[in-house]
Parts: sequence; structure tokens; C-alpha cells
Amino acid sequence: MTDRAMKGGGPGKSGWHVAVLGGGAWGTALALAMLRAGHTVRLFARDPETVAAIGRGENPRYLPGIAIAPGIKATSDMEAALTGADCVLTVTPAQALRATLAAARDHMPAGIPLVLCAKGIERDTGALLSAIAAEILPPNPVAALSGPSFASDVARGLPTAVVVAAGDEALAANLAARFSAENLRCYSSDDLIGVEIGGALKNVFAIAAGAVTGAGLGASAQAAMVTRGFVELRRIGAAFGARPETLMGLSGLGDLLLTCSSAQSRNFAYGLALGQGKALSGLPLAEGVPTAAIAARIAAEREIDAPIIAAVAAILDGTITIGQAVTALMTRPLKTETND
Ligand SMILES: NC(=O)C1=CN([C@@H]2O[C@H](COP(=O)(O)OP(=O)(O)OC[C@H]3O[C@@H](n4cnc5c(N)ncnc54)[C@H](OP(=O)(O)O)[C@@H]3O)[C@@H](O)[C@H]2O)C=CC1
Ligand SMILES: O=C(CO)COP(=O)(O)O
Repeated sequence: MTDRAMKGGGPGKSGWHVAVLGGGAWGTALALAMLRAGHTVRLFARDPETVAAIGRGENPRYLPGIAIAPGIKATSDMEAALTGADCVLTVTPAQALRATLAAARDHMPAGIPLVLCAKGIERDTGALLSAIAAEILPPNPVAALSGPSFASDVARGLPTAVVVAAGDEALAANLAARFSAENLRCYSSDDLIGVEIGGALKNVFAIAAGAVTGAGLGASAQAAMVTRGFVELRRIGAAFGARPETLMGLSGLGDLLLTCSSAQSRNFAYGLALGQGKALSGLPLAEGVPTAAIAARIAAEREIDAPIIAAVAAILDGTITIGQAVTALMTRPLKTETND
């Protein structure tokens, strides 16, 4: 761990200056969580209206009805957000991470940890977010924060558990200790890739779960899809070098349970609309849409058996209907149940 990444570490932690990049639902919720954990927080939002709203103590576009504490200083000035930061949380969508880091690069303090909080795989390249960070900001150690955590729950201070992962175990433990607060319990992990894969792929199955519900396919189909989807998640995880036990944890099974069972999930809600044949334009961010396409490509290229991911990708690009996908999945050759 670098000196900057360790600064002020150890028992009796002192507050950090935390920069949060992204003024959407999750960025705002994490800013509140960081404040509660005893840090000073600057939040970068590219939209001046969001900055002004946070200044008034609200973010009605992304977290309606939730009061934003005055301690959160919002700005559209990247340099002002990053100057003097001890740690940066990147909370723009996965497909925007490259642009966010490029905009931050010239102002990023050397050696401070970057904590990736988006969930996805880059659509065009197949890169995990940690690989993008390492490419654009090689001097900064990288971590990821993931797990079952709806922004509105965290913003309200409801009890939530997440996992903070970094290749450097000591960094992960330091970040987890610093981010934890009364109602935010952060576990640590040194399986960065496992935690990233779990968070990214669960979104694809959350879309599928919403579609199963929306199309009225029944609770049995739902359970079968989530179970077999989890097998696919672990197969792709294994191909990336994720540890199987990581995927049994919060960022994997935990996040699947949450987002495959609740219309509060935007990915589930997207699938629900799809299953009901409703319009999809104008729906909130559904990270599983680009991730389904690239995950299907990765699975095909690496010859990983992932028929549900392939079906979700094909439904989303309009190649097949939900009905055709169900028929294809139900009529695959019978086989022994293998769960790996
Ligand atoms: N919401 C949740 O419950 C959780 C979300 N996450 C993950 O966090 C990530 C962000 O999600 P969330 O905050 O909910 O999304 P939102 O849609 O609520 O907010 C996205 C934010 O990113 C900004 N943004 C979008 N595109 C760009 C860009 N190209 N450059 C700079 N800023 C951009 C938006 O700015 P603008 O308003 O100007 O468009 C907005 O501030 C996702 O990967 C999601 O999976 C993880 C856990 C929980
Ligand atoms: O990742 C999340 C909760 O852990 C949020 O899920 P959605 O992006 O589907 O709302």
C-alpha cells in the first residue's frame, strides 16, 4: 500500500477527504454514507442543476424525498472536487468510467486509492472496470465496492452490508474500516476481480428476472432462472480468475437475491417492462443492458456455456422474443445437473 493510501490509517481512524465522482442515486447515497462514516465529502456532478439541488439539500431527480445533509459539498469543477482528496469513489455508470477517469486524470492526487462503485463490463472492449482504471491512472491503487445495496436504502441509513475489494488485502481492510459506520457494514476482500464480476453480471439476471415476472412465467421459472443464471455467473467468473467463494458472497449471490426479487432494482424494472411489452425508452439506467451484450460475446469467444446470458442479449438486441428464448432454453438437450 502507498503512503497516501495508508494516510491516517489504523485504530482510531481520522476523517478523510473523500471525493465522489457522480451525482446520481448511488453517488449521492455513498456521499451520505461517507459523511456518516466521519469523512468530509466533495461530490462531483457534471450537471449544474444537480449541484444546485444538492446545495439546497435535495437531489430530486435521483433520490426524491431524501434529505441531503449540508456537509456534502457538490461541484461541477473536477479540479475542486479532487484537490486534497485522500480517496476517490467513482460512481458514474460503467460505460462512462473511461470518460470520467480521463476527465479526472490531470487533477488526481498521486497514490490515493480509487474505489470503483459502478457495476458493469465495458461494452466495446470487454474490460473490467479495474483494468480501465489501471490503464488510465496507473499510479493509483484500485479497489471496488459492491454488494446488495439500493441507493435509497443506503441514503436513508437503513442497515446494509457491502464488500470492499482490492488486490492489496491491507488496502481493502483499511478502506472497509474507514467506510463502515453504524448502519453500513463493509466486509473486505482481496478478490478484486471476483467482486467486480459478481456486481456486473447480476444485472443481466436481474433483467431476466424482471422479464420472467413481466411475461407471467411464474415463480418456478423465476427460481430456475436465478439458479441456472448463478451457475453461468460462476462459470464466467472462473474464466476471469474470480474465486468461487467470492461469488457465493455479497457481490454475487447477495446482489442476485436482492435485484432478482425486487422491482426497486432498475434492472429488474427494465426486464419487467420488457416482459410486459411496454416502452423501454426513458427508463432509468439499467447497467445489465450493455453488460449482457459483452458478457454474451465473452462467453461465446471463450466457449463458456451461458445460454441465459445469450438469451438476454438476443432479446435485448431484438433478435429473438421472450417466448422464443423460453422455448430454446426449455428444449436444450437434457443433461446431468452440473453446478459449476
Ligand atoms: N442506484 C443504486 O442503487 C446502485 C447503483 N450502483 C451502480 O452505480 C453506478 C451508477 O449508478 P447510479 O448512480 O444509480 O446511476 P444514476 O443514473 O442514478 O446516475 C448516474 C450519474 O452519472 C452521471 N453520468 C452519466 N453518464 C456520465 C458521463 N458520461 N460522464 C459523467 N457523468 C456521467 C449522471 O450525470 P447526469 O445527471 O448529468 O446525467 C449521474 O450523475 C452504476 O454502475 C450502478 O450499477 C451500485 C449499487 C447501487
Ligand atoms: O446494484 C444494485 C443494488 O445492489 C442496484 O441495482 P439496480 O441498478 O438494478 O437498481
